[in-house]
Amino acid sequence: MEAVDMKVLFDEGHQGMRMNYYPPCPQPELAIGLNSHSDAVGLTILLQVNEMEGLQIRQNGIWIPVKPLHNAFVVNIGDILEIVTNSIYRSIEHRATVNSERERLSIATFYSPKLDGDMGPAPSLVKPERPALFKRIGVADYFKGFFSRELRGKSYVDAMRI
Ligand SMILES: O=C(O)CCC(=O)C(=O)O
Ligand SMILES: [Fe+2]
Repeated sequence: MEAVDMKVLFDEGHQGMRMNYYPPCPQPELAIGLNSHSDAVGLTILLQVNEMEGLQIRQNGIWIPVKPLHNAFVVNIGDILEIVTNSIYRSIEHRATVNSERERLSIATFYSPKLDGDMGPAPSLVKPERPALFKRIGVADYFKGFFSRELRGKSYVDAMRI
């Protein structure tokens, strides 16, 4: 893709941060820490603070644990990168489970375009043989829509499809 398409979108971009605390749960099989979702953002950088297992990604319908690595971040592709790359990159569906042994902490940092612009598939990636797969939408409206829905797999990026 043309670098300028990425620059236009992420210059003066928006950074958010979420700290997650999952207390131990006596019946973890009946509970979930964080429902299955993909991050609505461009890119996520995540630290599994106390190196407890719990994060899982979904690949071909199977949940796979992401074992914490000492001093390592997890980098997730979010829905905005899926939209901007016109589905060349796919956002990753993930969830956090709980356990009965020990609390778990994670810190996620989210990188997104500036809120006062709009976004859609990068012009340099839209071609007659590969037309746009997603609508263009204002970034603020996009996030408003995301936060007004329940977290459910990749349902929001699917709602952005043409
Ligand atoms: O706790 C985790 O490892 C995942 C957190 C997460 O997916 C999020 O905050 O979006
Ligand atoms: Fe997430």
